[in-house]
Order: sequence, then structure tokens, then C-alpha cells
Amino acid sequence: MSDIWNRLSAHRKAQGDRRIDALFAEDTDRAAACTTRADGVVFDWSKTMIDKDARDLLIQLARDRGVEAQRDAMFAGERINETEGRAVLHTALRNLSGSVTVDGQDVMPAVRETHARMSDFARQVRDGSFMGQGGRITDVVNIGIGGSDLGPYMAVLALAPYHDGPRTHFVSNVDGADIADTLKGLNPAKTLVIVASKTFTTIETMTNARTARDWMAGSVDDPAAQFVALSSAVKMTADFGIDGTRVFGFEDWVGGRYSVWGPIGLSLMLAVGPERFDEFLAGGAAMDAHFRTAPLDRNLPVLLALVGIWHHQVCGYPTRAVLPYDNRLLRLPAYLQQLEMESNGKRVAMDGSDLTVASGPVVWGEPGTNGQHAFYQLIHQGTTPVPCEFILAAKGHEPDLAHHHILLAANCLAQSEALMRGRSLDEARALMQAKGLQGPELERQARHRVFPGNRPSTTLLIEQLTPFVLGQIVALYEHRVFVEGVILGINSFDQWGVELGKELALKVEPLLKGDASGGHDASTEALAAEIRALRG
Ligand SMILES: O=P(O)(O)OC[C@H]1O[C@](O)(CO)[C@@H](O)[C@@H]1O
Repeated sequence: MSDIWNRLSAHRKAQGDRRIDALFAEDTDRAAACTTRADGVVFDWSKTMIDKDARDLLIQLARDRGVEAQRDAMFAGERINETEGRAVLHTALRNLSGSVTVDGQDVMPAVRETHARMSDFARQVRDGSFMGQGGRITDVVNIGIGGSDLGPYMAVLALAPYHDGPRTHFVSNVDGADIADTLKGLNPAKTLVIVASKTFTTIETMTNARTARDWMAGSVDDPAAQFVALSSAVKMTADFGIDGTRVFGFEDWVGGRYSVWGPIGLSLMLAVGPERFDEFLAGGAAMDAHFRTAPLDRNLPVLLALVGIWHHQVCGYPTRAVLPYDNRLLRLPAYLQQLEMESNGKRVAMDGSDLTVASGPVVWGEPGTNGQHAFYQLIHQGTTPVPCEFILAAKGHEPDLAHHHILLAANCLAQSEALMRGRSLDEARALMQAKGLQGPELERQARHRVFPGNRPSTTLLIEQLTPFVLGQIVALYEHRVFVEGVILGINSFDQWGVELGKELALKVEPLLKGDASGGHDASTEALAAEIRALRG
């Protein structure tokens, strides 16, 4: 562990049982001093135990770990994904007027050409000049998993007020229930199926794609004519029978969980239209520009990452809750789970040595106010603090329901205030006294009503959830994950940890079919035998 990590942990220890609210008492300017802004996005991290010394140490950590140099290397198209020998250039997909070279070759003409083809295709589907074999396309089914599902699904839900294209559905799970429930009620002759898979080999996606093709073949003469492929493996899309005019390719320097900005975002483009999609890209590009130019101590992704590092690696809190007070960000926590846990859930550093600090935290969450009636009990009174990251828009999209929005916002602010302040035993006693209790019963009841408080939270405030702002938010989290990865010294862009389970699933399949036996542990063999018996 380097000196700076030791100093951070010594500083944390020295804070002892000091409280967050004491930091406000000491510094009346704290709320403003601990608020970082980027093009209308406001990030308040004042309700944490990051005091001035901790902040300086964290900024020093980012500087020492080479965040600025690594950031510049990423944007310059260097092969920073060393275990896969790839550049990391999802940022190129949202900066269409830019120029980036990989191995001396300008990659932007191809990016622009694919974007233009996608936009043309989306316009044709939306205005009816591209039709299904039974008429105008009414429904789009995106078949993909992981990054080929979570990004577009999250964004389509988030931008519901802008959705004026065909209905959009998402199928990801290999569980037949997913595709069966989705296709039920759809007219195959008016449905467009998108097979979204970077590799075009992912077993869940290819199984679902074949099922969709069979479903369509029952109703139309040429099912492949209503299929679209989004992939880096263009040859495999041809083998599946999809005509090259409906194949939108992308390069291997776009990681799956970073791919919503390009062809994998086609379902979003069909839903909201190419112009709104471009606003989403512009929001991402604006956050890129901020990330590239703002000094570290005023850099939003850097500050967000450092707050994460403080809570997980320094304070040792095992999880992080993302709590959007915006029902349309329903899938954001799931999207961030992949983005953060697939990127930074690694136990070795880039050079193969063991990490000497903890890897990324468990990320989870649910929109407020629903979560308040489910798991906030633990957040307020459980024994392990959970740093909470609130996300709130100042305005909703329903002017007639503004009173709902005020209530929503009031709940969000109240939760962060309650987490910080808590309720002391004396306050709880007073409450019980007011109810007429006394003696040992008063004491017992009061103890249940104590909130320890001093629980950290941050608030990300936006004006309204528009396509541009959604782009800013997604790019913000991408860069946060990148900065955390650089500080931890890991490669945030590979995902070897998903391979073993995939390989073994292929070996377990024949066991379940009764075509093979042996080669597995006794528990797996016994469970497979039980399943075979139950299936009859
Ligand atoms: O787009 P593909 O190649 O089907 O991959 C889907 C997902 O599978 C993974 O490779 C591993 O689960 C993810 O990184 C990726 O987003």
C-alpha cells in the first residue's frame, strides 16, 4: 500500500467518532465548497465525512495514480485495455465531429457512416417507408443481454416522454419465459427484431434470436427481412441470414457495457428518433469535454470517483446504493451494476499482481420513494452504513402533476437529511414521553426509535431528465468507473470473471439432457439427477 493510501486511512482513523453535521458547524461554507458542477449537473457531496484534509489527500491520490495521463491516453485511442490489446473509444461514438486515430488510422469516417445509416434506417421505420410484411412496424424487439440490453433498455425507459416511435420491447434472459411473455400479443408481420450482440455468439441472445426467427417464420415468408443485427462480428450476422443493409457494425474498441452510444442504441433511436438520440450523444460529449478539461478538484467524474473510493476503500463500507428519485430511472441501478461491477470487480492489478486495496463495491438500488418502504429501514438503523447516492431532477415532465414532483423531491432531501442527522436517545425519549410512556417501558421503546445518523450520502441534481441530461449522466458514471479503475490500478475494460460460468454451463447442459455423466462435483451431479427426475 502506498504512502497516500496509508495517510488516507490514518486520517479516517483520526476522525474517530466526529460527525458529518459537525463539519457543517465548523465550516459555514461547506455546502457550497462541496458542490461540484458540470454544464447544469450539480453534485453535492457535502453530507460525507470528507473534510478538507481528506479531500486534498484524495485529489493527491488521483494525481499520483496518473488519472490525467490515463484519461488522455484513453481519449487518444491508445490500447489501454491491455489484457485484450484494445483501445477504449466509446467516447468516439458521441463526438461525431472529432477525429481519433487507432494505429495511425482515423476511425471517425466509419463511425460517422454507420451513424448516418442507422439514422436513415430509423427514419424509414418511423415514417413507414420501411415496412414489415404485414404493414407498418408497430413493435421492435431488442434481443441482447448485458451491455447489449441494459443500456438501451435503461435509456428507453428513462426517455419515455420522448418516445414517439414504435413500441419497444427487450428480451435478454435465456429463460423461455422472457421471450414467450414478450412475443405474446405481438403481430410477427409488423414486428422488427433486433439481434444485439457484439460477439454474435452469446448463447442467451443466439437462442432467443433463433426462437424469434421461428416465431416469425410461422407468419411471414421471409423472416430474415424483419431482422436487424448490431454486432462487431459482421460475418456471423450474414451466416444468420441478415442482409448487410440491416447490419450495423462497430469496432472491438467499444466495450459491451459502454456500447449504448452506437449501433447497440438503435432501439433507443427507433423509440425517440435520430434527433433526440443525437441530443443524448451531445450530452455524453459535453461530459467528456468537462472530464478532459476541468481541473481535478472541480472535475465531476473525478469527485464522484473519489467519494466512492473514500467510502469503499478508505471507510470500508461494502456496498453503495444508487437511489434515483425518478421512476423512469428504474433500470439505472441495474445498468450501473454491470457498468461498475463488471468493470471494477477485479482482484488483480493490470500487471497481474494482487490488488492491495479492495476492488469495486457492490452496487445496488431502486427508485425512491419505493425503496423507502422496502430497504431504507436497514439504511437508517442497520449496523453497516450504506453510502447513498441520490439522483433528483428539479422538474418532472408532468406539469399537471407538479405537486407529485414536489413531494418526490421533498422525500429525497428529507432522506439525506435524516441519514445525516439521525435521532438521539434523548429526542426519542422525549417522543415517548409525549406519548405518555414512562419508566423502563419508555426506555425500551425509545431505544428502538433511535437513528444513529452520521450516514453519508450524495445528491446528483439535474434540471430535468432530457435526452441531453441522460447522456451527461451516463457518461459521468462511465468516467467515474474509469477513474476508480485507474486509482485501483486495474483494467476496467475486460471481464474475464464471466467466462468460467459460461464454459461450465456448456458442460452441464449434456448432463441435464442425460447425454453425459461424470466430470462434475457431487453436488452438481446430484442436483442434475434431481432435475432429470423431476422433469420425468
Ligand atoms: O454483446 P454480447 O457479445 O452478446 O455480450 C453481452 C454481454 O456479455 C458479456 O460479455 C459478459 O457477460 C458482457 O460484457 C456483454 O455486455
